[in-house]
Amino acid sequence: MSVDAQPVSELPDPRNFGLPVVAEDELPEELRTLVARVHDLVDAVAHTEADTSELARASAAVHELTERLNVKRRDVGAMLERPRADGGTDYQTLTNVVSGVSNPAAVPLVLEETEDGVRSEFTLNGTYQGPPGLVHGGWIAALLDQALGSASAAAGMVGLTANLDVNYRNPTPLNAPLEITARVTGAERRKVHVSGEIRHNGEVTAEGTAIMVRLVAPS
Ligand SMILES: CCCCCCCCCCCCCC(=O)SCCNC(=O)CCNC(=O)[C@H](O)C(C)(C)COP(=O)(O)OP(=O)(O)OC[C@H]1O[C@@H](n2cnc3c(N)ncnc32)[C@H](O)[C@@H]1OP(=O)(O)O
Repeated sequence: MSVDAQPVSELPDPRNFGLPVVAEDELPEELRTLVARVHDLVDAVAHTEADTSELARASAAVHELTERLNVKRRDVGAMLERPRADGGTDYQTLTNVVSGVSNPAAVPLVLEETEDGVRSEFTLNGTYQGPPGLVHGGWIAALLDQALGSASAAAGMVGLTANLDVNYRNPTPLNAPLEITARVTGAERRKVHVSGEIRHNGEVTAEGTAIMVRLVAPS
């Protein structure tokens, strides 16, 4: 594969795309705790067999809480800015549904940079169920998409997914340790070719390849 695109050393500043930016140290610890508790709440709601009076009380409490939190809302598309170990700056979508630190629906997938790309270990609870006991195939694709996009971004080439191919090799279990890895395999002009896998106990359950098309900052 030809490699004729030069990775840029710095990620583009989201402000140049008109996006609001929140510094990591400005994100309250209380928000992180709330996100983790609501993440557990979703799983509890999905599986509860509590009696009807308990369900009615919980429903009223959640409704009241939603009204209180909606009093002040962040803009859609806010980006989290955090320093990288190499001295650069990393940007992530705050409410990204796979990895956003303020999104209780997120896994959350915390991807670390490796020598050749990105990697994470994670476990999916019953909220992510498709077939009984197994992870939903759409979520598997979403996890791969995120890891593949992050591998491209980690190589200094932030882009949007133009094409994603997923092969489901084995069932991916819920409530079990999983590993995801992804890397750039080539680049030509604005196209970045990436590949990645999800493993359980070392065995590949799903693998994906994608073409990310690099973003061009507005002039
Ligand atoms: C700001 C900082 C952000 C930091 C975030 C970091 C984390 C990121 C993690 C994110 C993770 C989550 C990720 C998500 O969830 S991304 C969300 C899902 N993806 C989208 O919404 C993308 C929608 N599509 C588009 O916007 C446009 O179509 C894009 C931008 C992709 C290209 O339209 P554009 O007009 O700009 O480009 P072009 O037409 O000049 O083409 C350029 C080149 O690309 C080739 N091509 C185009 N389409 C395809 C295709 N389908 N298959 C194969 N190749 C394709 C084309 O042939 C040409 O190649 P060549 O002629 O040079 O050979």
